[in-house]
Amino acid sequence: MDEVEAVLELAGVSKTFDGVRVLHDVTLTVRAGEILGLIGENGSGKSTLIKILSGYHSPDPGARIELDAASFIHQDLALVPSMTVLENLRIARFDTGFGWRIRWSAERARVGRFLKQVGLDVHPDTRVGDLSVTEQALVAMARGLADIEETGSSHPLLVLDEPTAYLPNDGVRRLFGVLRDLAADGAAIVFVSHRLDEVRELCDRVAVLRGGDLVAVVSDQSEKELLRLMLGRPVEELYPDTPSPEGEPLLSVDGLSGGTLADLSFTARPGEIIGFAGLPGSGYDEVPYLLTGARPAGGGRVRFDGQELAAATLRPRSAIRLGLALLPADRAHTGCAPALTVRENMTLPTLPAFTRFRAVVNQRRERRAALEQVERFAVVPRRTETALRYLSGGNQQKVLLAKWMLGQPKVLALHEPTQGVDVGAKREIFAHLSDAAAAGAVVLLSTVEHEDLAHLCSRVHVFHGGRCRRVIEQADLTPGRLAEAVYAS
Ligand SMILES: Nc1ncnc2c1ncn2[C@@H]1O[C@H](COP(=O)(O)OP(=O)(O)OP(=O)(O)O)[C@@H](O)[C@H]1O
Repeated sequence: MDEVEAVLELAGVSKTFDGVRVLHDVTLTVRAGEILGLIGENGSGKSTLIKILSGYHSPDPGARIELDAASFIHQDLALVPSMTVLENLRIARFDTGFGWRIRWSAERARVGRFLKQVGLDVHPDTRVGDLSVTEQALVAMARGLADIEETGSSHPLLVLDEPTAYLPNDGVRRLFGVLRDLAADGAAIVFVSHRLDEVRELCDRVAVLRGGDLVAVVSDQSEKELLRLMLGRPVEELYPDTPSPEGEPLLSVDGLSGGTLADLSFTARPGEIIGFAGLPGSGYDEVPYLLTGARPAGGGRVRFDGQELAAATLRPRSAIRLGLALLPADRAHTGCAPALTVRENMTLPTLPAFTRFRAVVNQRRERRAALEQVERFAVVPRRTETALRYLSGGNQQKVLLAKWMLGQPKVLALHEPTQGVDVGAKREIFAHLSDAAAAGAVVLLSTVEHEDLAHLCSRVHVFHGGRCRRVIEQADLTPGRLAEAVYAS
């Protein structure tokens, strides 16, 4: 292995933010042709390390970083949906000929070459927004290759930060195929993911970060062993016991429509955790938003806690007042206020509970409540006055869930609540959902994580083409059956 060229060499890489060291003396080599997995709990320093590689952060003095050319593909892909594939790939560097005219035919041929390399058979003039999520991920890969070609490097580094988060199974397979081909051609690949099964399947070696230390670089380890290395302790059971729902329905939904969803009816009793599954765009992912007024419903009625109303009249503010809380998937844009502190984010919907004389916020009480939630949800760092944007993705998610729990919602509607969340935090989030259900709330869970649905839900509604086509009851719920129902045409 030693004779293979090192594409990335790190030695003594540390990073300190405001006196807190979040990376300690990381030393690591990645070679041409190698796919290296990078794993670690939320807040362990993965993003910070990658941001140092991309030049976004400078490391603490004394670090050595040797890297020729690199391209970075982030989870949100950073594509412009309204622009064509060609424009996305060649943005800001069109090949110009005589008189600065863009040579469109040369551009198309060039872009076509990169698309072929990632196995994507679409016309360069197709709008990116019209492509499937898998195709968009492959366009992002093609753009990475185009960027690298500009540098002329024969052994580039490609860094992928949770690229499979939004991909269906066949998309993951296609992406992995492309990555393997690229590695065979001499690229080095760093693959950051919370999905240990995928990391094990794809990667030659796995680097494990824990609390800013690179604690191990291993190959051929079981998922359990990788988890133990990540957490620094043996793994506990991921899924809590879920309560048995009782009593009359707390929530009845009749003919709910809106967005891609048509005519959904169901009832939920207090303590019930109900799942919604399907492929992107099948309607399963509309439910949390329509029921909390975050997206306007086109029709349908909702009976909730003794009141009946037209779904179309629901607005976020009235939903919060009624006790309907939404945890959206896109937390960066819709779920939080990144510039506000952890405390401010946490008490935003419940602020009136901390005010005296309808105006003055009792700051001591507010701080105490926020701190209690930070402790309860094991948010890292255990501080309430840090701006939310400085927390790692998984810890931001814990803060947002803690925010809604503070108001003791009667219905908790969640879309991909464990997106980007590590196994330890996942366990905590599930335990909190189970506690909320045990306290009598209804939990509605829209997610692509079939394993989670199978373990947590009393029933899962499966969607195709905007409609609920099947309801699988707890006794028949397995991840395999769910996947079959979701992918069956
Ligand atoms: N700009 C910043 N200022 C202050 N602290 C920061 C900043 N960026 C990151 N941190 C802190 O550095 C630590 C490591 O965060 P990082 O985002 O690298 O973790 P991560 O492993 O990528 O987590 P996740 O899996 O949740 O994305 C965290 O405690 C985070 O709060």
